[in-house]
Amino acid sequence: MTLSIKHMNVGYRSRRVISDINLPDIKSGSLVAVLGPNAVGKSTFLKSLAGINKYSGEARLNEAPLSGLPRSEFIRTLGYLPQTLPQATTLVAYELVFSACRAVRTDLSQAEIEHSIDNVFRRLGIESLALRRLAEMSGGQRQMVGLAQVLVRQPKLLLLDEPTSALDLHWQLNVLETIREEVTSTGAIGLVASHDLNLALRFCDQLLILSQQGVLAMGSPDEVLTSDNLRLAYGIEGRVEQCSQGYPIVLADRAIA
Ligand SMILES: Nc1ncnc2c1ncn2[C@@H]1O[C@H](COP(=O)(O)OP(=O)(O)OP(=O)(O)O)[C@@H](O)[C@H]1O
Repeated sequence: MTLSIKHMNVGYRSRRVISDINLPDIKSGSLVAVLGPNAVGKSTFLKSLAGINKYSGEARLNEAPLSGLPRSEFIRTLGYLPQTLPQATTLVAYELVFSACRAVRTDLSQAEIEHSIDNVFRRLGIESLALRRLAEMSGGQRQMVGLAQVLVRQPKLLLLDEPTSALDLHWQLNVLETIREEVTSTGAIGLVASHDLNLALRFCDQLLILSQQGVLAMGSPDEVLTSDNLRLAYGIEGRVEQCSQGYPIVLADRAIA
């Protein structure tokens, strides 16, 4: 499977946000971090791919334009997690995840859906939330239920907008490990918008860095996460160093005025 994005322009009726997005083809099993400063267009880009915003140019999955897929195939193929947390309803987590799966995976039996839900809850480590109402959950717990709603459907293209924004360090690692494993084991493609450069470095095989001028760089973490790109994208002086366990880490020294 290949996701191919060429000459894509994204934005809103009132304004263009990113022009002429041209990316190297993204292959099955790739987890791509979508990085860049506030308001640069990360969410807008993901919303466009998810069919929520209109765009011009090409976004193709296996040569077929994403926007041309029949509705049933489109919702079966894509799994989009918005930046906003799921609403605090009186429904319990299990019901919400079940409905999310049943609405899209009409090919699965009830037993298969239940098996998929059990599997996702176990991998995310949220079994204890299954029978809790969303209205009685913390923001981080709701974020994990939202992610379970996406993962349970086993989409081929995961579009996750800041999936760890409400999570503490333990759950950030847990969630990124689960997403990484899902993409690797199913051969899906994942695009994850994030402000956490260290999580991106550790779990993603490619980084797409957006700046006010559009696409600044895309490639392996080694290639694109450089002091120059940190300065150009974020307006900071920063470095990438190796920690004592051999992982690369980003150190942000100071904001450039
Ligand atoms: N519905 C909308 N109509 C018009 N402009 C919008 C709308 N939503 C967002 N924008 C603008 O589009 C630009 C990109 O916003 P977007 O949310 O995609 O940025 P982002 O990179 O995801 O930011 P952040 O890191 O702060 O979440 C911003 O200037 C924002 O003000």
